[in-house]
Amino acid sequence: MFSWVLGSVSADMAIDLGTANTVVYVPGRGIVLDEPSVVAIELRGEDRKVIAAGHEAKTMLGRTPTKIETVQPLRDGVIADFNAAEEMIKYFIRRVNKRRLFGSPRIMICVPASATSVERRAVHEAGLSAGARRVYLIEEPVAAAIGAGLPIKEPRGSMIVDIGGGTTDICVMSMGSVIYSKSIRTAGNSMDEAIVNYARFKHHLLIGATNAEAIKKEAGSAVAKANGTHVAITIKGRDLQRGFPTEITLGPHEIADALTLPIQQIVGGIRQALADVPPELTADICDAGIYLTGGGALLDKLDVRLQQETGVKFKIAEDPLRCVVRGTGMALERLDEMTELLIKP
Ligand SMILES: Nc1ncnc2c1ncn2[C@@H]1O[C@H](COP(=O)(O)OP(=O)(O)OP(=O)(O)O)[C@@H](O)[C@H]1O
Repeated sequence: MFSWVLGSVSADMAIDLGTANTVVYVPGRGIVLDEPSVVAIELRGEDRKVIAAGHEAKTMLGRTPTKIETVQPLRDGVIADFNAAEEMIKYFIRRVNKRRLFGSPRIMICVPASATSVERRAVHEAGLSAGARRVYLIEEPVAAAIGAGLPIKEPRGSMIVDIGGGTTDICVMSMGSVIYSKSIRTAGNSMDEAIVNYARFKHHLLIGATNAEAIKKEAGSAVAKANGTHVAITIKGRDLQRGFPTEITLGPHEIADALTLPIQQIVGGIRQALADVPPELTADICDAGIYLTGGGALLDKLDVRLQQETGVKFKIAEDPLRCVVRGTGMALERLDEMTELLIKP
């Protein structure tokens, strides 16, 4: 009876509310949901009804009739459409708690280091309106450092670079405190845009962002290799001069060329961080290396390129896409020890 009651009570959860993906972790159960941050809303006169979220809604992007809107509620890691974000969180909470009969969960949500107090409050409010009893906030790079297992409580500097969809968060921690934290609004989505722009200006070809993302994952690289190990890729789109569908083949170096600008911006952010922290911590970071997390860390040879540009060793954390949610979940599980690392809405 007791376990039935417990099983019926709404589960607490940690949410990585990302620009590209939302991942939910439930203490004791692990990651229970990992879906694109997209929601499809049907407009019925004054009423709005969520008809799909996550993968199902992502397949509808750009393909819906006028009465259905597909919305990506987050931009650059922060809420851009409050109502859609609230609906999406509510939908995901319901899905995770579908067999729970009562109670409302406590939730821990992470936000980019650069989020303003207004943006943090929007996330806090969205969590409460979605049905949470209590909402805690943690900075994304702090969660990433916890999730990557960095020795953040020790008296030595640890540096983490979390490259998500909308933001790259850079953070240095020592003795359980954040010494430096900054986020730049250049990350995976900027890489997709760079590929769209490259196709448009070099080849007069119009392609969509979803297509560009697939090209980046399949053939993208941060280093243009001389030995030709990268393959050419054929991409389809609309010829901007003649107006009809066509396809072109991008050579092995072209995607690396296209990605130069966003990668340089990320390099700039890392150099700035290395220049701004006290020299003792810089020495620790050089010894231990800089940890990469987030989906952007999966770009082929990004660690190599960053090492070439900064002279510091880079290490890709295990399962980089899920470090943030794992760390957010660990913070929720050890709330008493973590209160100093939480941020106010
Ligand atoms: N194999 C891959 N190569 C390159 N990029 C990848 C790969 N896999 C995923 N990505 C990119 O990672 C990004 C998503 O990463 P992640 O889920 O960590 O971000 P997010 O949490 O949604 O975003 P943010 O933290 O900015 O809110 C997307 O831009 C995606 O294209």
